[in-house]
Amino acid sequence: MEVQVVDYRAPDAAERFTRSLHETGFGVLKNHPIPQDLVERIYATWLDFFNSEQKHDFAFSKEKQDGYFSTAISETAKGFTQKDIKEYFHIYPWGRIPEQLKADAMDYYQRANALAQELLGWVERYTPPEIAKNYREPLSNMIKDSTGTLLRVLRYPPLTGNEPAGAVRAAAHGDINLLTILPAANEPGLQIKGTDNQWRDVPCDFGTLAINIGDMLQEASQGYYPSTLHQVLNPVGEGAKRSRVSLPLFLHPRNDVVLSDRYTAGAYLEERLRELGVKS
Ligand SMILES: O=C(O)CCC(=O)C(=O)O
Ligand SMILES: [Fe+2]
Repeated sequence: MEVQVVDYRAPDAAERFTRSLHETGFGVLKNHPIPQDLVERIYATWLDFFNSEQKHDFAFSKEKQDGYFSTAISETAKGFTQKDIKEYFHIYPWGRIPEQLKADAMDYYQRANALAQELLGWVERYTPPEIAKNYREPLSNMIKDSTGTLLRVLRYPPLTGNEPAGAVRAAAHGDINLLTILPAANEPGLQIKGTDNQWRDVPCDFGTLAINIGDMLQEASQGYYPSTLHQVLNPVGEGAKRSRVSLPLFLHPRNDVVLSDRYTAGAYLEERLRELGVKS
């Protein structure tokens, strides 16, 4: 099955959307409640920030994981040796953020969080009972009052032609968290790996939202909802001269949430961050 583009307000939206998540790990929503002018303002104002020197005043904290991650320290996907060609900023409600960017970022954070709670309700409702009985608490509850949910503003810089061989904007990876909400970026490039091992573009009409399952929900649903590998390739031609900005919100459960017999959310996250090389 291909990733479905679902009208959020259609009567069968929940059923179609969760089937897409089950079969591909991704679903795309149109006609959704996140204001597009807010998303576009965030893209524009953060691009200015990444183009300024102010970003260096917010160098990331290894302990807290908030702040600005430069291209020199950006993450290396599991199983890869080259760092991704990207810089990004991690926003938490308790973390550091440039004052002029705070109001829009927090507005978006809250709206996307509320939508995620609703979507997790859909996901739970359409989980087969034999799987749902293993959820230790309602999925929407797992992210309530979480201090771990993270808004990442990503900027993939224009390519110079001097990138290390094999380095890409975002090497193939699965997201660590429960669920990710990702507005269509200002430039194309996001692909997912199908069960046939072929890479496919994710539908990315400007104004839509892609939602994907993370490893923690795959773990909690015993694989019923798959965490699908995705990547952002380097553009060629004119696109290579432009920045790409994207804005994933990674919904994280509270640390004490039990995902499965093997893992709490907190233990799972520690293990994964160490593998990414951003935590010691
Ligand atoms: O930039 C994108 O479109 C995807 C980013 C992503 O997958 C991530 O940061 O985990
Ligand atoms: Fe991702």
